[in-house]
Amino acid sequence: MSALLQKVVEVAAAVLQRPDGTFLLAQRPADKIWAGYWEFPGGKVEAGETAHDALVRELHEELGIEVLTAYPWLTRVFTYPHATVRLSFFRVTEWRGELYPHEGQQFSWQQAQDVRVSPVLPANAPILRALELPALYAISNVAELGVESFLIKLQAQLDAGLQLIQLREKNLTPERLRELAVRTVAMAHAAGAKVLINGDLALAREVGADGVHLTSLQLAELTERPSVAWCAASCHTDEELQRAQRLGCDFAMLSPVLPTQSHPGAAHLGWERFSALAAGSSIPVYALGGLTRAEMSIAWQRGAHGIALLRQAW
Ligand SMILES: Nc1nc2c([nH]c(=O)n2[C@H]2C[C@H](O)[C@@H](COP(=O)(O)OP(=O)(O)OP(=O)(O)O)O2)c(=O)[nH]1
Repeated sequence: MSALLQKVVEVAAAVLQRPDGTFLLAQRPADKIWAGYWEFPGGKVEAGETAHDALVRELHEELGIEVLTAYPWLTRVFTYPHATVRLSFFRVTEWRGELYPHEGQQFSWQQAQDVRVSPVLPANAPILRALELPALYAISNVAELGVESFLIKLQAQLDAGLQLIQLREKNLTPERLRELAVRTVAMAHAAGAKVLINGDLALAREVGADGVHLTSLQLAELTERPSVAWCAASCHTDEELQRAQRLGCDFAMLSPVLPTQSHPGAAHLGWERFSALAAGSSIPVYALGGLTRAEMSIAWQRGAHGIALLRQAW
């Protein structure tokens, strides 16, 4: 039967995460297809179940644990020779009970940047990459803080664990922007953090940044993903979010979720709409607009990978 005619098998999978960010992979037992491959615990959604129901049941059956907190995360459709699967991934951060391999499977706790077991199921490579992304995406605010004050605050945030920064300064001359980019990248890299440059691929390459953050205009015009390690895009609509996925972006920023200080009366998505858009996304989505760090767990409940902050980041 051709892949197109195959029915889609619904699967729920759990990224069990410990507070230090490590997550559990399990090795598929000998009696299953793709035996020996490493996967996130989970399994097929049965008739009458939601993906969340299936997740709770599978983790009970396979690992003997009770799920306490599961955030909806990425959805990925993948065609194997044996089936087309729609994988609904959840991040499970709290559970009750000791993990026990009820199907005789091997377990291994892994770190996103350094996965040491193989082979991993083919559909899971982008999922492992998505796990490299932190919960907070900080957008520069030199426009309001000035260069020196921004860099002092940047250092303080890097010291406190900031890992991902977007340099977005529309009002600097090219020379001053370049100078700022060089300093920002040097400071970030010394702390093991990544910098994406808004809108300027040439500058990103020139200063050795980790990638580029596409404006929605660039997203509309580009036909190929820029060849950089990390490529993100600003999205405001379902269409833009779809486009970011088709282009091969690594993650998206979806805004404005709530009214913002800069555009108080402007239309915003609201959490309902945000979660409807984020629900089907195969790439991580950061929520932006009118948020503070205190909204992180609301954002997770709504399907965001994390939040992006501008003023509030500093
Ligand atoms: N559990 C899980 N399945 C995955 C992952 N990635 C991935 O492509 N899959 C695919 C492999 C399988 O085709 C399908 C899951 O089916 P399964 O055979 O494990 O489901 P199940 O536990 O309900 O097994 P069974 O009772 O039907 O034998 O999803 C993953 O990370 N975790």
